[in-house]
This record gives sequence, C-alpha cells and structure tokens, in this order.
Amino acid sequence: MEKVVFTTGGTGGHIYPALSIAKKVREKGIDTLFIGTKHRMEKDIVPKENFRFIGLDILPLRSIKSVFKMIIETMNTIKLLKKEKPTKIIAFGNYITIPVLIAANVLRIPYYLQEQNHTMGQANKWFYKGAKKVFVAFENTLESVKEKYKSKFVVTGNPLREEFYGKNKAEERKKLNIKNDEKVILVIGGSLGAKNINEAILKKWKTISEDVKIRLFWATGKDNYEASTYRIRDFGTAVVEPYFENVPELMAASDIVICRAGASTISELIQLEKPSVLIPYDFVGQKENADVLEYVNGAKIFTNETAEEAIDEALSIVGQASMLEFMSENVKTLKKGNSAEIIVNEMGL
Ligand SMILES: CC(=O)N[C@H]1[C@@H](OP(=O)(O)OP(=O)(O)OC[C@H]2O[C@@H](n3ccc(=O)[nH]c3=O)[C@H](O)[C@@H]2O)O[C@H](CO)[C@@H](O)[C@@H]1O
Repeated sequence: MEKVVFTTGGTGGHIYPALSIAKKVREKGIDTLFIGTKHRMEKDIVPKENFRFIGLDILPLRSIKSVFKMIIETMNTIKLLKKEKPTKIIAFGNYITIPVLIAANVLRIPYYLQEQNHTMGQANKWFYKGAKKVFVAFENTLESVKEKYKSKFVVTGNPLREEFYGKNKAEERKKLNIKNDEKVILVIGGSLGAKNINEAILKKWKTISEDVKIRLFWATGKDNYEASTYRIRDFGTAVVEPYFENVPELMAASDIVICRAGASTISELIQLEKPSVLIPYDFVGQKENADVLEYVNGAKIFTNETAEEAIDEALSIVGQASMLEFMSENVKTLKKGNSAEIIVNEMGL
C-alpha cells in the first residue's frame, strides 16, 4: 500500500503546487500526510482542503534558536516517519522541508523534489543528489545542474490548481458581466500582496478610475488592504479585495495582468496565455522567473523603483488589441501539459 508524505509551506507558491498533486494522489485512493510548520499559511490552507497535517515548530535558519529547533524537530520527524511508514516523499523546497528530507535520508525512504522557480532554492540544491527525481517548471533550470545528475530532472511546468485548466475567456467575462469593449486588468501581488505595486496603483488611481472602459480587479494582499485603500473614497466599478480566492476565473477573464513574478503566478499566466507587466520581488530569484516570459516577448519587466511606469505601460498595452494578441501568442509557446498529472505518473503512483 502506497502512502505519500508531502512536505511544504511558507507561501502559497510552495503550498498550492503540493495541494494540486496531493488531490490527484487522493483521487487514486492513496493515503497522504502533509508536514509543514505550525507558524505559517500551510497550517490553515492544508487542513481546509481536508488533508491530514502536522505542523513542526521550526523557523527560518537565521539564529541559534532556529538551528536548535530544527535539530529537535528533525529527531521528532524521524520518529514520526518510522511510525507513519510512508512509501514515498515529495518536498517543495525551502527550510520547511529540511527535517523531512533528513529523515528520508536516514530512513532510506525514496524522495522526490519539486522546484517551482527558474533558479533552484538552497534546500533543493542540498538534497537533489539523493532524490529519485526532481520536477522542475522551466527548461533553463537544468543549466545549473551537473551533467551526471541531469537524468534525474523532468521538466513538467508547475502544478497548478485544477481550476486553471479548461478556462474560457469569453465565458468568464460573461459571468463577471464584462462588456465586449471593456478591458479587464488584474492586479495581484504574490500570496502576501505587494506594497510597491499597491502604491503605484494608488498614484495612478485617477487615470484608472476615470477610464470607463477599464475594469480593475485588484488584490492588495491581506495585510495591506487598509493602508492601500483608505484614501480611495469611490471604488467605482473596480473590485478591490485583500485577496482573491477566484484568481483562475479573474485571470482567465483579464486582458492583462500586473503582478510579481512568483513561480506559480508565472505558470498560471502561461497556462492562461496572458500578457503581463511584471514587477519581480527580486530577493528570491523572481527576476529569473520573469525573464522566462520576457524572453519570448510575452511580458514586460519593471522594478519596484519603476512601478509607476509599469502601470502606465499596462494601461497603454491594454488599449492595443494587436499587441495583446502578439504577447498572448508568444506566452502560449511555453505551455506544458497538466503538470500534476505528469508528476503523479513519474512518481509511479
Ligand atoms: C515573497 C516570496 O518569497 N515569494 C516566493 C513565493 O511566492 P508567492 O507565494 O508569493 O508567489 P507565487 O506566485 O508562487 O504564488 C502565489 C499564488 O497565490 C495566488 N494568489 C495570489 C493573490 C491573490 O489574491 N489570490 C491568489 O490566489 C496566485 O494565483 C498564486 O497561485 O514562493 C514562490 C514559489 O517558490 C516563489 O517563486 C516566490 O518568489
């Protein structure tokens, strides 16, 4: 009997890909267990999807205390996995996966890695040599991998929520009551929002709100809502929320997306063939993710410092039907199949 342990956490970008694979595994009647932290979003998101979840007391490795906690929880994880006896483990990068991956090595349980970003994160770099297979989103990730390990790597794209597949732009616009001549602009940060993007939207609020042809959907991020909106007296037709639960529908309906360049967001843009204006949060390798789209002329990249220009550019592009089509066609060339399905097959489940 197969039993799969998923280890993930931190941000939506690490958790959603795990959930989309786990749902496919569960559909096959295979037992699953999630291991993350008891401090971050996985503790809420994963149980909400009715998966069994264990939260470890670990923190990013930035202090003696956090190293100490990591050691204790690694010992506890070894005990836990001895009891749970998983047949396979899959990890989704970052410090949260370290205890389970050490335990997998100690107990010789076969493990797989999934890397969402163009540039591999540190945890995945440490552990990939012992992995059965490594699933990567983008072709170019292999450039940094030594020749003798390349055969372990499979380019699958990022696993997305099932709702991103089979969406139709016209249908989604109808559901949202968007008229044919209206242009939909979706603004999202990462799963935590993006202050710089919010500030730029605020500065351009007058231009955006006076254009009757623009339908704006703007997620400020859960912690930034008040700060981003308290100066706006009239939202007009704009829909402004801390967080959108229905990004698949909104993105499908949109003409252009203004966003960060987190790996899932980039893969979602690819799946839905969307032109975008990207403002990468560059401490975590997002510029390299953004480059994947810009390289094929599917997106324009700006920085925090030029975020206002980014909004101007988006407003300009959205008025040029041929440009939108050109960018969309280019994005389409990067499309992969249903990544979660491919990964489940590759894991022999
Ligand atoms: C700040 C940070 O550390 N970011 C990293 C984090 O991304 P982070 O989780 O911020 O970003 P991603 O783009 O990977 O994922 C965001 C997810 O949240 C969803 N969403 C967003 C806004 C909203 O209102 N509703 C909603 O559902 C998006 O559709 C997407 O599925 O992990 C990613 C995957 O390793 C990395 O590429 C990012 O660099």
